[in-house]
Amino acid sequence: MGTAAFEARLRTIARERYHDRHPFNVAMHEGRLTPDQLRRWVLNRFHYQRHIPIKDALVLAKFDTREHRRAWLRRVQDHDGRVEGEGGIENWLRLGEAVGLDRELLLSGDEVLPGVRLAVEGYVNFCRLGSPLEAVAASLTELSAPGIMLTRVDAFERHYRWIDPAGLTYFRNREREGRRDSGEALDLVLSWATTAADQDRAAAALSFKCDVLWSLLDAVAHADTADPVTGPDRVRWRP
Ligand SMILES: O=C(O)c1cc(C(=O)O)c2c(n1)C(=O)C(=O)c1cc(C(=O)O)[nH]c1-2
Repeated sequence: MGTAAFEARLRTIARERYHDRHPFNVAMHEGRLTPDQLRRWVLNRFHYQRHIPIKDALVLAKFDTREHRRAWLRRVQDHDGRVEGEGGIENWLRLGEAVGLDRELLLSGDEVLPGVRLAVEGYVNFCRLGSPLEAVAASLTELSAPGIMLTRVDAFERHYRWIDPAGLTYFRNREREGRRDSGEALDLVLSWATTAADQDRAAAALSFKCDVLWSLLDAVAHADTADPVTGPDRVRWRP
């Protein structure tokens, strides 16, 4: 497959299988979530966020050139910050506070759903064990992330006015960072995957990552549905 056709294939996966189409995300952006549902999403998504720099440190260690390591190191710094009080994780903790969740609760990891733990562990291990090409290709869901960030800021400001807009800094910053990161990752994948087998592996990695994000939302969406075993007035077991 030529480069242009391969890029189109990747973009189609990142668009058509992206979690912005998940019913829970659609409900969130349409303003249909209760405060408790929104808090549950923030708490569980924090579990994903805090593992991104761990995942990126594992990816970084696979690169054998200074240039690639230097570029990827910036991702770790974007999330962890260069000094205390900065960075994406700190901004996500502030989002938590804006929706009424103590940072101690988020940092404790208590109340993270089992399915979310598995999805996040699956992504980290995929990058830990896979080739550099697969690990970088898996990050290409971010081709669709800038769009979802803009929609989300707009939706939160419109539908969830009880949330302090200052808490949305994470999403505002991520729009720019996601655009840059996905552009860099795409350049690497297009230059590395020149055989049909490598292109297939990259496409499979990206599909897998779409499944990770989708599974995470499945777990969050179904956490408060009636339990088919114990009856409609009982909620499922939660840790
Ligand atoms: O809120 C979202 O919809 C969303 C999606 C994604 C993504 O597409 O993987 C990421 C993020 N946010 C994000 O904030 C982030 O830092 C991030 C890093 C990565 C990655 O795979 O390296 N994806 C994403």
